[in-house]
Amino acid sequence: MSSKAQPQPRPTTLNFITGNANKLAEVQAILADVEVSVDIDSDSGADGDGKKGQGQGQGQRQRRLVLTSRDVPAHEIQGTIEEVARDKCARAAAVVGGPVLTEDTALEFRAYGGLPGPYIKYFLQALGHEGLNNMLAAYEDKTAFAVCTFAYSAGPGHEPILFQGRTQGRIVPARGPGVFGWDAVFEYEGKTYAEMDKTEKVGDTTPPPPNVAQWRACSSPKVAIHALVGCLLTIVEPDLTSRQGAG
Ligand SMILES: O=c1[nH]c(=O)c2ncn([C@@H]3O[C@H](COP(=O)(O)OP(=O)(O)OP(=O)(O)O)[C@@H](O)[C@H]3O)c2[nH]1
Ligand SMILES: [Mg+2]
Repeated sequence: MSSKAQPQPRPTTLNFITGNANKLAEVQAILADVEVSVDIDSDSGADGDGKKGQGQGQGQRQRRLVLTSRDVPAHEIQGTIEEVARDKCARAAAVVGGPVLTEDTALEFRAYGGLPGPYIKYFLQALGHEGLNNMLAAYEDKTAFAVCTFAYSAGPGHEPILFQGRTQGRIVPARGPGVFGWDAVFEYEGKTYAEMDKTEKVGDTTPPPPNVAQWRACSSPKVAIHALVGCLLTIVEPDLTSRQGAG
């Protein structure tokens, strides 16, 4: 794993690689209104239409980022959340041959030292909602962390950069429609994710913190993805490619 800085091309399209329709719907909902002010070619003064940034000063204009989606089925490796996320993103970039966005959702139980973590999908498939509750029956501590890790690679050979949202909640007997994964058993501030509408679930609307280091361990998935998009649309600083573990 190289920490060597690489220049990152600025994308206009986010190719979101996922086989999970619910995940795609949530990211689409979060990004529906993305319109980020971008400093385009401040040296040449030209924007994509070949015109000067008329009346907008310094070549500033609004640019909409296009979200596309594609499923690239692949085995996910074993490892930490970050290792799994990096590997999936790098392999997707290699298959697609261009820039990709991926996301990994983990569910950590504090009583289990962070497990099931990135393996929650397999625990959920094998045990269901009731089984997840039963796992914690012997423990007072029902604390769980929903961790969503977005990874972006500019293309084959470009080391993925990660943005992470982490939400503390607890595991409860299922409440609300059991449509999406473990939503019905993860309670945050008195409601399970399944009892919330999408807007409420994906988090607050606080703009991303201006400090890049803070972006990488944000409080909610929404802040994390907005931070990622903001980063892509403005500058992707080379030193972002050398990441320390997030939590
Ligand atoms: O209740 C939920 N609320 C969520 O917000 C959420 N996000 C993901 N999941 C589930 O957790 C596992 C993650 O695994 P995962 O990140 O590898 O996703 P995936 O394999 O389904 O799709 P992808 O890897 O093709 O993108 C899968 O079982 C997902 O269904 C969620 N469940
Ligand atoms: Mg997966």
